[in-house]
Amino acid sequence: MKFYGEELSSRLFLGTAQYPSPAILQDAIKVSRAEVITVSLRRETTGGTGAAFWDLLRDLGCRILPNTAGCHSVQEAVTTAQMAREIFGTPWIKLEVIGHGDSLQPDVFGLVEAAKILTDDGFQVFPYTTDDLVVGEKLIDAGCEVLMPWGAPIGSGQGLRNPDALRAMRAHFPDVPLVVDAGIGRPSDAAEAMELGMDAVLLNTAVAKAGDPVQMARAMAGAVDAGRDGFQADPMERRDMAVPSTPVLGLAEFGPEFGGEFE
Ligand SMILES: CC(=O)[C@@H](O)[C@H](O)COP(=O)(O)O
Repeated sequence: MKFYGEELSSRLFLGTAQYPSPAILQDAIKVSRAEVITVSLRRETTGGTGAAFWDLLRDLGCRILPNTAGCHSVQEAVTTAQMAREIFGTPWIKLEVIGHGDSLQPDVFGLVEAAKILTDDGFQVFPYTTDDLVVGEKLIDAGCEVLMPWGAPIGSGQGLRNPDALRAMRAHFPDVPLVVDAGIGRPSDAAEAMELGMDAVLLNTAVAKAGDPVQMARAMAGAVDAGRDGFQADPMERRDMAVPSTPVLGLAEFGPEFGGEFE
């Protein structure tokens, strides 16, 4: 699967925040087989423990996808993206422009505006957006080659709140890489996203806040693989009625001595 021309074999993108310890973060990323990890510039500092954190991430050998988490305006997001490019030396940016404090819902107007500024400036933008077709179109018009619709509010672990909308996005953007970002709580949520035909899943809290983050990272990796396999295997249609799965041919027939009607 290619994202901005970059071939990836893992379809699980992992966040790096809120882990109980740096060692657990490292182990979780290793067992997840994630090739892309996202890092918040706003939440870490570049001096003191921040520098050690960057070193730890670099040692993992993953591709870094810096993000603008915590940015509530276009200017804040653009400035943060520019700083991230300098620090990490990558044109990739996961663009978040938050519009609503409680739900952390994206400000889709600011998002499109910031995406246009950044793509014009040479960035390769991964926009965290709602599952809205029209907004998706505007983001593509702004130069985005990937869309990241939300599954549910960030950190909520609610799973996919609107699978129909994601299905519609898949149908409407058959050739655009779609990554479900945020709200995944359980491996079954990740599998469901992949079964809908999403190209990848980005998650953080579900692993970082699990009782055993390393085991959960492994479970998420397996779920993403299983969901992808399931999608590609072309699942059967759901049916309203039961249909016997055992053939009638070859059933035992009983004569009258056993109460049957055959001799
Ligand atoms: C780390 C990051 O980028 C998150 O903001 C992302 O959106 C994942 O959300 P969850 O923590 O809900 O998985």
